[in-house]
Amino acid sequence: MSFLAIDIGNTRLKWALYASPQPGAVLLAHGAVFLENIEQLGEGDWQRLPVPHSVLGCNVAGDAVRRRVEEQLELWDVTPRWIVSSAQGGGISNGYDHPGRLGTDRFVALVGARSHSLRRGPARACLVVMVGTAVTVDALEADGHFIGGLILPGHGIMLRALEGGTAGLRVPTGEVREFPTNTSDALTSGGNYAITGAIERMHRHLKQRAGHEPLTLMTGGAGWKVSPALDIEHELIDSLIFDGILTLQSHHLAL
Ligand SMILES: Nc1ncnc2c1ncn2[C@@H]1O[C@H](COP(=O)(O)OP(=O)(O)O)[C@@H](O)[C@H]1O
Ligand SMILES: CC(C)(COP(=O)(O)O)[C@@H](O)C(=O)NCCC(=O)O
Ligand SMILES: [K+]
Repeated sequence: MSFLAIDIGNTRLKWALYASPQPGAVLLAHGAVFLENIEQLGEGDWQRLPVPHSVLGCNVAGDAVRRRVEEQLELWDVTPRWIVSSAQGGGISNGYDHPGRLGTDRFVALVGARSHSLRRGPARACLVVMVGTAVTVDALEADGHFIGGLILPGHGIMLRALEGGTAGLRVPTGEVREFPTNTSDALTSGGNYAITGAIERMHRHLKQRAGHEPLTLMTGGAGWKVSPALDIEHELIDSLIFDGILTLQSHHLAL
């Protein structure tokens, strides 16, 4: 009963086909396309796949993009379900003022983080970091209650904003340095420390609140860029969103 999980962000659509819809299922195939290339999926990557029995997706790129993806899914006679953030779900409770307004990728990442935390032993607070088009840093208490999080610009948006707003900052990417001595290094280091600084700050908030060291899990296409300069102990889990989607699908089927 193969299962297709779809994660649509504001830069890329990521997909993964599993042998069955539950955590730990065998991964059969996976891929990613930039949003502008969604129309290639039907004749491209997805053409060669075995027909999925069910499809569950999370989408933060708006309804028009969702409709474009649904057109590509017409390749198979399967109706996709789309995750909506809710007050409870997947083992977490959602403390957002309006739970439905929490980005579904954030909601799903929290579900994935919870399942990773519970598999490791006694429940721990989790810091859930997603480094994509935007960066989110979300705090989950040991009992699975989401108490809030940060949204900040991703690296690309920060650099484009600086390029667009100034005369002299259109330069190649540099290195992260402690004391940058050229424009490229100053921009790359500034962007990196804005992101790692926000993560380290939220880590401090959550550690004080929880009274123990949180489990810090990071995911997202730009996670590999941020990880080396992040001073706190953390784990990069590329599949975190898919782990959340698998958990939600298995809970749905258990209803
Ligand atoms: N090979 C890559 N392709 C696309 N984006 C990449 C790649 N490597 C790193 N990135 C960075 O990751 C971001 C896209 O990550 P992703 O998690 O797909 O974002 P989103 O979920 O917002 O679509 C881009 O903004 C870019 O900075
Ligand atoms: C913050 C986000 C844009 C992150 O999206 P991404 O960077 O993954 O494309 C997304 O989670 C979103 O649209 N959130 C809705 C607003 C909120 O979470 O408060
Ligand atoms: K994302």
